[in-house]
Amino acid sequence: MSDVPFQPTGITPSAEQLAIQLLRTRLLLVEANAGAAKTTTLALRIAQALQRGAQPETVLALTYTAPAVTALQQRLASIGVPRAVVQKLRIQTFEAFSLAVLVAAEGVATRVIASPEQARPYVVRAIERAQSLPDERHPDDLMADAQPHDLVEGLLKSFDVLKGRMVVEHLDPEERMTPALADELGFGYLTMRAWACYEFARKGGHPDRPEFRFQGDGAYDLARALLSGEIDAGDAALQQGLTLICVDEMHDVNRAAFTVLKAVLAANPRAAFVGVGDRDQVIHSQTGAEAGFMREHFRAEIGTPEVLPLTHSRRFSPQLARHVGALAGKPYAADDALQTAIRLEPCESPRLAAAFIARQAQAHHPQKALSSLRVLLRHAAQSVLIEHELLRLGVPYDAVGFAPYLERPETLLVRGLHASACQDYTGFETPAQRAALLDALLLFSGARVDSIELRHLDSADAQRVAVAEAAVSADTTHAFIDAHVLRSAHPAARRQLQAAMALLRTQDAGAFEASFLNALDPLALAARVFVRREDAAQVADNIAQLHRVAVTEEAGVAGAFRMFTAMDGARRRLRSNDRVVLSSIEAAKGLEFDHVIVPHLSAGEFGDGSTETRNLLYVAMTRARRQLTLTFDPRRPSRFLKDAALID
Ligand SMILES: Nc1ncnc2c1ncn2[C@@H]1O[C@H](COP(=O)(O)OP(=O)(O)OP(=O)(O)O)[C@@H](O)[C@H]1O
Repeated sequence: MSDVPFQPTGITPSAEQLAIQLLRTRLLLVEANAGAAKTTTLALRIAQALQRGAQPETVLALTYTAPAVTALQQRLASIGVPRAVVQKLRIQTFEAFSLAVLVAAEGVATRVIASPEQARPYVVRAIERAQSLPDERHPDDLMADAQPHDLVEGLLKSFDVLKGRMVVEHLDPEERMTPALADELGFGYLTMRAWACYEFARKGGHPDRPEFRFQGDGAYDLARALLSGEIDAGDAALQQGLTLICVDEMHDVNRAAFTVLKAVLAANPRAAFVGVGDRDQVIHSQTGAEAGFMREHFRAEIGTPEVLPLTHSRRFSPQLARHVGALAGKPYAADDALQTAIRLEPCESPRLAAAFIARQAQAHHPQKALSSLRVLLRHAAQSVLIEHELLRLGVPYDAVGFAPYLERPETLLVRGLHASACQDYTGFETPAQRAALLDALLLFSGARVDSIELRHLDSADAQRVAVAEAAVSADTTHAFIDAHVLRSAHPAARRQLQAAMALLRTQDAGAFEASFLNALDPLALAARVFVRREDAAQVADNIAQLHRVAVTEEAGVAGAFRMFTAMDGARRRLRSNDRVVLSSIEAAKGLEFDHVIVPHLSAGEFGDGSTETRNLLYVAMTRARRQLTLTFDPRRPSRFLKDAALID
């Protein structure tokens, strides 16, 4: 049968790409470097299937992250697959796919919770339950130095690994958990017992479907149901009559996702499979991701695939390929015709780096080329000074992967404390602005809305109604803060908030500079709210940056807060289609930009030197097409710069 190759728009496939595009074999794996055209070639393979007559609904493409879904959709459109057809293709994360299969099998959608803060009460209860079970054989091994509240973060991390690697599912069901077995598995006994209690509670004693699902539970629950035979390859929920199954970013696959993939392949024996990935882009190892699912596990559990290469980066120059190759310790070739300028900019302080980045952005402004520039940040707090400089220069921008600093709850908290202390709500003119301010104050104060009239609502809805009522005017907002937020705050939080307000009321610039952070104690405040220490540290860091910006304002405390209001107004007015984007590295996976700036490659600022951090930098550097700019403090450069042979 003749097989006319699909002709993409914009590119001419290389011989390697064409071989992958046209191959009809059942199992195909492509492991290649970042930028070597994996996603594009997957898109070509899908387009070829469509040209051969496959219905779009019979093509399933799975990824691990939402940005990878978007990247594949965009690539399909850019090679000429009509947008309406792209919409019909099933391109989903493993999690979304699994949840859809579970809904079909269970007949009803289970509540999905998204934040560790929502999961916390269940984890605390699980710890308390584990520690008080009457027939416990090893009670001494369940003692912990810390309070349950302080154990939640560590336990949720362990639960992620237990789910992603499916640790307990691979144990003999008859085997009792003991401290020795927990130790052998690499977890504490309390972790394993709390996990059992947490899972028992999550399932709500209900045999068919759990009470809630947290992130990762979709793939985990489906994988478990598949292992236990509750759902099998013959199940209608999996029998989708698929003709082509693809996995992009396959390096992020963990045991749970792999189990789902195996079942989908078994349920669709006539479908072809293509998986693409790059072992150096594993940035989700905390959920059990490992490159082995593209190699030995695949061979052992699915079959021997054909393996085809994509050898050259099609995104950036051979010179950049050499540097990222040195960083990752692997050979890296690139198309000779490509040119990518690499600039290393010494900046002795974050403020200088921020000013440099803003000037770089400003230079793109006249050509309406702001959107070709992306600033990739390791932490959201790094954006504060950069945003500030962009606003000063009137450069429109957006944030992806985190909120712009003026919208973060901790910024609203500080501005709200000032507004309330001075009874001046300038900058909070609309009910929506006042509601956001009240939400931030409620969050950090730990105060709950507890009104008899709202008892019939759940706590989130009750808060929404109460806040909307209070935000009607500045007067009612002020009264609500006084009578409600401060009065019913957590006692320690109340002391901190009142101390900060007393200081702000004096308008004394010296005292504000010297004592505001001590009075507010942002880390303690945030640690009460957020489960992850890293999130709490980010909040504290954001507030410290905000404070730093405020104290350098020459017009005193009132002037600094007027400036924040002016900046907020300026940001709202600076709406433009052409804007520079500040983004987390995670949110840039699979995407590419003409000019990429990665700031703060200084020791202690970019990361801890772990493989995961190195992979993050690898992902960030390999997003660049024509220019990569890295800033660093020349007195303490990150060791990664040396590893990448960018400095001696
Ligand atoms: N045949 C081709 N000719 C020219 N450019 C191409 C060709 N194939 C792909 N490209 C370009 O190469 C770049 C990288 O492609 P792609 O994003 O598919 O790589 P990738 O391997 O998926 O990258 P990553 O692992 O970083 O997500 C894109 O700009 C794409 O348009």
